[in-house]
Amino acid sequence: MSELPPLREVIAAHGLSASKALGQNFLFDEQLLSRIAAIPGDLSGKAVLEIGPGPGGLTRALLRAGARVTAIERDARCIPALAELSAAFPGQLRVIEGDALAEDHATVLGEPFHVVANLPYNIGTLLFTRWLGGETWPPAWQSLTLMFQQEVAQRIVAAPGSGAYGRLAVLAQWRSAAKLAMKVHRSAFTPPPKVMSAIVHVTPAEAPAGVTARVLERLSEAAFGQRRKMLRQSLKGVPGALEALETCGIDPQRRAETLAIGEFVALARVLS
Ligand SMILES: C[S@@+](CC[C@H](N)C(=O)[O-])C[C@H]1O[C@@H](n2cnc3c(N)ncnc32)[C@H](O)[C@@H]1O
Repeated sequence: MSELPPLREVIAAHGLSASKALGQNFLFDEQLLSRIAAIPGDLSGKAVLEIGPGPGGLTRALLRAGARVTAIERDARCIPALAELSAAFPGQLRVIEGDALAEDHATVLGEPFHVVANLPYNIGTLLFTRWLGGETWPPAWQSLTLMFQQEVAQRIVAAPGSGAYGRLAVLAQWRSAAKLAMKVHRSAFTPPPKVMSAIVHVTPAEAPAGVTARVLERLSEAAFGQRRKMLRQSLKGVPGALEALETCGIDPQRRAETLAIGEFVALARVLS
């Protein structure tokens, strides 16, 4: 198993020149990849969903950690390279050629799973909002370990009062714990992207009672849609929101970015 060829040889052998359209920035440093695979904790025997395995660098690190990996990859050119990996780790890797946005991950996995992915930037935020949204909680996933552009990672873990605090932070933190697990320098990627990257680790927490995701998302959408405005202005279009501010003792002259997650939750509870 440790006799796998270096990743650069895999790329050369299968002609995997990086495609910009598919958001391909590959990682080759196997030490770095092992550190990423260790972020969720012990994965031995656990089910893992990887989106966009590409030539399989992160995939091998996950397999070496003992995970049972289901990998969804859109680029047909990568499938033969991944088949080699599957042969080297019998029974541990299932590769699905397809679009991760078109798959129902819970159904594909059929059991609780951890998500670990060096995501294509163009679909990263969309997948993230799908995993964190919706009324079904706890979700089918047990943790998310995801590479983002550093600026997006900072928005996910942002605290109130910072310019980065907004809808993504509320979505990621109202019933989950989100932390910045690792910064990754742009030079670690081939080709290097323009910006720095960072890995976010998210675990689900207990959902606050009496709050629907739909109402909470509607509130934060309205509040941060006009983030420079006072809440009495930005929440005008949300029926009952101005009364809810009063019920919760929240000054309507405040702005969205000063509201703690708990205050969004309190407002959503009144409106749910
Ligand atoms: C940033 S690269 C990461 C590759 C590899 N995991 C690594 O770390 O070196 C993103 C990968 O996602 C794949 N991809 C892009 N869009 C996808 C989609 N909609 N569904 C599944 N995979 C996709 C790309 O082909 C590429 O292999």
